[in-house]
Amino acid sequence: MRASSIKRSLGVDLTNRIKESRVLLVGAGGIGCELLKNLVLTGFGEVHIIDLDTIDLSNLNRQFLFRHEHIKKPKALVAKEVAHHFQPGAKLEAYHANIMDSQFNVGWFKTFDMVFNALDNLAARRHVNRMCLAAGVPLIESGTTGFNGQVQVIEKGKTECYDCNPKETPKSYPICTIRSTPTQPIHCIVWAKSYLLPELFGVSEDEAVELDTTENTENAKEIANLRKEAEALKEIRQSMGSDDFVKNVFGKVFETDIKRLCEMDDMWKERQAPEALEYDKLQESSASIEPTISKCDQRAWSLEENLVVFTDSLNRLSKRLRELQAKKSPEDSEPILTFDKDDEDTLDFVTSTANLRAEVFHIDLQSKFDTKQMAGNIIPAIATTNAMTASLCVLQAFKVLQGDLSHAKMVFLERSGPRAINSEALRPPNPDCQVCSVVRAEVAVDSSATLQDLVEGVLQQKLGYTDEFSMRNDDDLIYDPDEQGNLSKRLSELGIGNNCLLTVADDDDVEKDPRVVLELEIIERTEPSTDGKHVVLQKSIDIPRRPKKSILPEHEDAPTTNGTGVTGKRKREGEEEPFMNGHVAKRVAAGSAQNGDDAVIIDLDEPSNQGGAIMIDDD
Ligand SMILES: Nc1ncnc2c1ncn2[C@@H]1O[C@H](COP(=O)(O)OP(=O)(O)OP(=O)(O)O)[C@@H](O)[C@H]1O
Ligand SMILES: [Zn+2]
Repeated sequence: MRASSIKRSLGVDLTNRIKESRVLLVGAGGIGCELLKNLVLTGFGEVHIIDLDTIDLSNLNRQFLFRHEHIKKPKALVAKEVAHHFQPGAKLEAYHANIMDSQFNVGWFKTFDMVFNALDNLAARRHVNRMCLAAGVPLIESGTTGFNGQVQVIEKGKTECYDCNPKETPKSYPICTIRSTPTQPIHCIVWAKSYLLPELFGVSEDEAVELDTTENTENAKEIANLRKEAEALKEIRQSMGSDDFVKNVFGKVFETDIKRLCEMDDMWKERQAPEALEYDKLQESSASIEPTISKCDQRAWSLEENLVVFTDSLNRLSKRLRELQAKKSPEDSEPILTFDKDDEDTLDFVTSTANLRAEVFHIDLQSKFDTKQMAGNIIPAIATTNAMTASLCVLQAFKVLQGDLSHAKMVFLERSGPRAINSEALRPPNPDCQVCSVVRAEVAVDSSATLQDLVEGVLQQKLGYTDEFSMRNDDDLIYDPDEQGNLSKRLSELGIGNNCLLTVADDDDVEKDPRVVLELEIIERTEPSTDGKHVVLQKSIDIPRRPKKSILPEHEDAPTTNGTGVTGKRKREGEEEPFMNGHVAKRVAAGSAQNGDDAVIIDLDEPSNQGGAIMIDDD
């Protein structure tokens, strides 16, 4: 769209504000690529892009800024280079880095007018949410899963933050289902990926998050048996590289262990007992099959084909691990191989192993393609959903830039229901939220300040905390009544420097009216304070007590969201969406902007268009 059309559509004021804005885009993946293009073409003056990843072949179908020749190059840098051609006048900065690194501190966030999240994980989303709240910078949060998308405007003290509503934790499976009684393909896949692969090539099962070992049932004996089995597997691991390795692994997991399981009669009263496989017989019947069968990823392989891929992938992985071990210097930690859906060797191993196990337990076998989806927790990413979500982000950004939060929305994109795009009024912050309903204060510290100076001098003497509180630096606990070892350490030794955020949680009993969470921003001072104190509270503050229960009825049925950021549906089927001011949503006719001055221009400042107009450029 031409600059003149944008000006006529958005008005001079908003166009100028857009031009003067300095914004941060976190993530240059599916949504990020679309969003960067939108930001640049809308005329945002300065865009900083950060992404920790490099480009993978599997990104190319939807991350349209990337081409084949960019594979293995940093996403942020390539995105910047390519997007720059769209608008050579725009100032673009790229960082190939993790947004959670300490260099991107509160002070750095404060330099932006607005932040856009285009991330794919909960931890990074939560981190950016917290940094934006601390820096007082508006955040446009977005996420997609399949056909669903969501955009949320977050502004400190005015709207809900990302953490005001609980989030679903990743799915885990009871260990006995995975290890002894699988009934679905996913159980076999998790077993191959999170149990057998790490036992053979990585770290032991205890560290696998997908295995829930807390189950406390009649299966305790079975768990003890499983631990014994794991010991035996460790011995087999020693034979890696020998001719017998594949046969040993197969014999253990598909013959011996299964026969032992079958002997536990009680387990199979209600279920069909598993059937052990026979290595020699299977090997004979698979003799003519080539390992290249692993390239055929759209159909489920036969049992024999699975054996061939199992053998070949075990050999490939053994060779890789042994090469890493040979190269390792004494100070390096033990090399390991971990599952990556884009690593053919690990994917072949997981597909074939899961299928052999599925055969044993009478479960349907899966193609490599389907296994990849399930093992990688992949919900198909749809380019159109990303594109629409990215454009909704920009429409919401306009409202924020105009300081018109009352017209900003929580926007949902969905395929079911009468309309593709639905919106809801933004909600006020949840007063129980441990992330945004916090009190902030700045403390100035000099280079000799210790944790004790902070704990005793400020928290206890100045602010009246008892002993019952804990302090964290990001997720690391640095102080609580049982963790006093750091008291004599200097703050710098604990990695606490300028603009660091420390969270202080009052752990007193509820009857004692604990305070809300206190967030301390560290300000480094070169000169000691005049009264000789190493840690000084910049301004006196009053820390309110934690509300006993939420006073906002809206939060009673708060939706949960998953790690992708897409919230569970809040509204009921067929229900009209009220807008902020209580009016029922009016659909705004989308103007088809044609070439030249005949273009139908939608003026977003027009009250009738406040619902958010979508302009479709046919060119
Ligand atoms: N902590 C982080 N710092 C910077 N960038 C991050 C961080 N966490 C995730 N990202 C980036 O956010 C982007 C999210 O994009 P997207 O959801 O399309 O995922 P993807 O990894 O590109 O695709 P897929 O997971 O579907 O293969 C990715 O490019 C990822 O590298
Ligand atoms: Zn919150």
